[in-house]
Amino acid sequence: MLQLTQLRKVYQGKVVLDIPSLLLDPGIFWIQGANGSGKSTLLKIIAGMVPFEGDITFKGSSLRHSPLIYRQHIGWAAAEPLYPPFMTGMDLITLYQRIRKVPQKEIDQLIERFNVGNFIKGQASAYSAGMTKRLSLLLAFMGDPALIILDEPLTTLDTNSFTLISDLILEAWQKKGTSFLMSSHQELDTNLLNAQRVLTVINQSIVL
Ligand SMILES: Nc1ncnc2c1ncn2[C@@H]1O[C@H](COP(=O)(O)OP(=O)(O)OP(=O)(O)O)[C@@H](O)[C@H]1O
Repeated sequence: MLQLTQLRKVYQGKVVLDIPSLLLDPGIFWIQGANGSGKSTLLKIIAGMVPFEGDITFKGSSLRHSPLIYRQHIGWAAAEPLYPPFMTGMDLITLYQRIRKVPQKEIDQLIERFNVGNFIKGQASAYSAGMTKRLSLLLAFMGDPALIILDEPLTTLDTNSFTLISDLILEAWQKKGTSFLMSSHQELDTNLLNAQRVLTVINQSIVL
């Protein structure tokens, strides 16, 4: 499904990641590793957010050679999402809806599941950290991407939302075969823990 080839990332002369080859089948993957080991960097690279050396292919499309097709398959939520303060959540949803051609019914369901209906029409500048987080997770799920990348999906969420996110992830995997790549310093829900596989970032590389 996801293939990394000769992937390297260097920040200011320091090699952060050096992964000769990695092939992942569909599934739910949890990336572990010490602070500063490169988890966020790896997720951002696979999400197509930061430049890198080497190549990544997903379902046969190369991020380097067919970036638009590659990105159509991917949903992404950053650890600390930030949106233009003057935009409303609904503006962002509408933008994603147009780009990803998402049916209105799916949007309505996501707004209800992520429980964002009570604030989504207000400007992003007035959102709390948890509200911004829930919006970012909703956007990552829009359009049924085949791979959803979530960096620290549970930070700033209340404990009720932990279960909600775990349920949504398991449901998407079981019903649609959606794959997930996630990092989390928090304990995941037990059901999700049983379903996931662990990748460890260590010595600039990945151990399965
Ligand atoms: N924009 C940047 N410029 C320079 N160095 C960076 C940048 N982003 C990350 N790094 C460095 O890359 C390394 C990996 O950082 P990264 O954020 O990927 O780690 P992490 O495993 O996600 O850490 P944590 O568990 O603390 O969130 C660190 O040494 C960090 O200082």
